[in-house]
Amino acid sequence: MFITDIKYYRYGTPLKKPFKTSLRTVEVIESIYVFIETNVDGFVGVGEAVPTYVITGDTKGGIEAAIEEVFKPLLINKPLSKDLLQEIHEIIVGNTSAKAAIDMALYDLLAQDAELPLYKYLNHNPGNKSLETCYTVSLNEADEMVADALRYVREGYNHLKIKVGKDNVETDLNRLKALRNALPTKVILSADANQAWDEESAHYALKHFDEANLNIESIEQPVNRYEYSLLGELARGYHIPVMADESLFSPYDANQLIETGADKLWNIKLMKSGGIFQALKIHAIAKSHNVSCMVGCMMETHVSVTAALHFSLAADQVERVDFDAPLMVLQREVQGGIQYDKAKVFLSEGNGLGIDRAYLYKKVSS
Ligand SMILES: C[C@H](N)C(=O)N[C@@H](CCC(=O)O)C(=O)O
Ligand SMILES: [Mg+2]
Repeated sequence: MFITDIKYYRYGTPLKKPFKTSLRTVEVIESIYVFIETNVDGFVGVGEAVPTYVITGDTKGGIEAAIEEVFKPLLINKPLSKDLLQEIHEIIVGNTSAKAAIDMALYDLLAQDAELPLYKYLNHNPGNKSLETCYTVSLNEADEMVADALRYVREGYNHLKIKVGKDNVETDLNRLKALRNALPTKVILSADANQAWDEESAHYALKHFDEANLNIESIEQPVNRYEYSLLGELARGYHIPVMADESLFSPYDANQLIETGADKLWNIKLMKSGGIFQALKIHAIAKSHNVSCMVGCMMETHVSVTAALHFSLAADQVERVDFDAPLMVLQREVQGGIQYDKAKVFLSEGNGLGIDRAYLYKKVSS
């Protein structure tokens, strides 16, 4: 089987309510859906990239340029093979979102060709893992965050990830206290600062989160991405477990985190790693150092989050997922792939990603 073309289009999916972090506000998920076509009738691989430029540096134009200028010349007329998964990383640095879309479309084709769902193609003995997603509470005034959190709990989510880091730490502390007081004790609360704090604020936050007995299960990425040793110091210095997110793009980053002691919890995302092939390498490092992994997402829709779920089911160090972005859309456009039963996530039947490719594809082929 040969690759004959790569096509793509932009698609905006509006959200039910704006998603707000310390870094940005999102009202519409801006996807680029990617299709790798082959010479075999009906054999198309699908992928998705999103332009989270404040985290990955990737823009819509940049993603499209990487496809046009680098991945098309590399892939068109080549036979489908696993070797291509490595080649897409060697040919260009960065551009992890475009790489992720190409990587998942290649995996979609490889697994379809093997007549297996992708997670079984990745791991022939995947076990029987049952995963629940957390749901993120956007960064707003305390009363709005409490109202949102109560609604998510009523809807069946047992773990809420609270965005923090926009104002001073005292304001975050008050928001977390209001949430803890309003919610049933069984609800797990974690926090995500998205790199907001400097060294002093991070120490202050972790000390006071510890002392306030808020039972915060973990704090994600308190400081800047490149502050590896500070992240390790925070991870070793407080009771509240620290999770690395923006500091973890690559296997190189994973080794840095091991060296500095930020080695308890990692958030792996395909848009950061550049897809499943590199995520598996990060996972292998996590496994050899017994790091517990979450797989998360950017503001992505069901295509790329389906790929992330296949990876999560195949990778035994993955114990939790943050796959809430597709739940936030006003209307689901993508059929097949990831399914939700309240917080529970599972896959539809089907080989490869299991996405209804025909529905998405008709927009590009018409
Ligand atoms: C959507 C998910 N719950 C989440 O919070 N993801 C990121 C930020 C996503 C984005 O800005 O697109 C995270 O920091 O974990
Ligand atoms: Mg995060």
